[in-house]
Amino acid sequence: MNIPVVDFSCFSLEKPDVPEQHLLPLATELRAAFTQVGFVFLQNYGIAQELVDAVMDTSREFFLQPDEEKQPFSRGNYESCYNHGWISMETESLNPPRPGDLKEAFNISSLDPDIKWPSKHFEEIHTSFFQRCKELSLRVLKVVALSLNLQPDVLLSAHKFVGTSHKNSTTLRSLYYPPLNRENAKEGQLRCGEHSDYGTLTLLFQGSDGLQVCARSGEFFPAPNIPGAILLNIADMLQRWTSDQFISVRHRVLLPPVGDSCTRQSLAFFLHPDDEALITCLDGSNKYPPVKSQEYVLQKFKDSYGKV
Ligand SMILES: O=C(O)CCC(=O)C(=O)O
Ligand SMILES: [Fe+2]
Repeated sequence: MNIPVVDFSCFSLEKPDVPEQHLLPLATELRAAFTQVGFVFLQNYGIAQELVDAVMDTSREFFLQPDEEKQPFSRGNYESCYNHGWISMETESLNPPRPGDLKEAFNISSLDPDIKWPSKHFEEIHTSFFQRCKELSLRVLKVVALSLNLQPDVLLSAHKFVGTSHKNSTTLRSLYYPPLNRENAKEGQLRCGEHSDYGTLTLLFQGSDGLQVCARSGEFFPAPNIPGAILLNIADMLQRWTSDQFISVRHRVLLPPVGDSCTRQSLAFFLHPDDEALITCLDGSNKYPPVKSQEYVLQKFKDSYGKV
C-alpha cells in the first residue's frame, strides 16, 4: 500500500491566507488520496520540528514518572472535562473485544483556566502545540471543502468552538508505548487495537515506526515514519458527511517483536466537529442517519473505556 506524500507549502502556516484558486491543485491531490487511501503524508505544513520535539520530550518526562505521580491527573478526575487527562496502561481498548491497549496517553481536551496541569511548562508547551495544530487542521479543512466542491463555510461553521471544551471535543493526545516483553502480554493484546478515528480528521506526528494502516484489501501495511512529514487521515464523521466518498481507515500498533525493547511516541490531534453539530450526508442521501457529533463521540468512549 502506498500512502501519498503531499506538499502543503502553498498553504503552510508560515504563509498568510491565500486566494482559493491557489489551493486548487492541492485540493485535487488531497481528494484523490482521501477517496483512495484515507491517509496522506503532509510535508512543509509550517509547524517547527523543534516544537514537536519539545512536546514529545515534555510528555515523555511525565510518562516516565511512577504511576502515583501521574494518578492525580487521570482522565475522569476533571469535573469540567471528562476526556481530559492521563490514561494508564490497559485502560482503553480502541478495538473493544481485545484486552486493554499497552499504551499510556495524555489527552489535552480542555484549555480552560481551571485545569490543573502537571507543570507550568507542560501546560505552556502543550497549549501552544494545540493552537498550532488547530490552525493547521482548520486550513486542511478549508482545502477539504474545496476538494468536495463545497463552500468552505459548510465545514468550517461546524468547527467554530475548537479548543472550547464544553462546546467541542477536539483533543490533542500524546501517546507513549513503553518497552515490553511480549511474552507477558495477554492473548490478542496490542499496543493500540484496530480502530478508525472518530472526528473529522486527524494529524499524527510520529516519533518512530510502528503504525500499520488497513488497505482496501483488508490487509494491514506498515506506514513508514518520514522525517519532517506528518500523517493526515480522514475520521468517521467526515466519512459520514461525505457518504463514504472520503474513507476513515482503520489503523493499529502491534506489539514489538520478541526481544525488541523499543518504545514509541506519537502525538495525535483529533479535530472534532462542535458538540451540537448535526452530521448529515452532504449529498442529501440517507446513507447514514443524522447524528449529533457529541452523541457519536460519547458512544465511542463507552465502547473503548467501558464508560464515558
Ligand atoms: O501511536 C499511534 O500513532 C496511533 C495512535 C492512534 O491511532 C490513536 O490514538 O487514535
Ligand atoms: Fe487512531
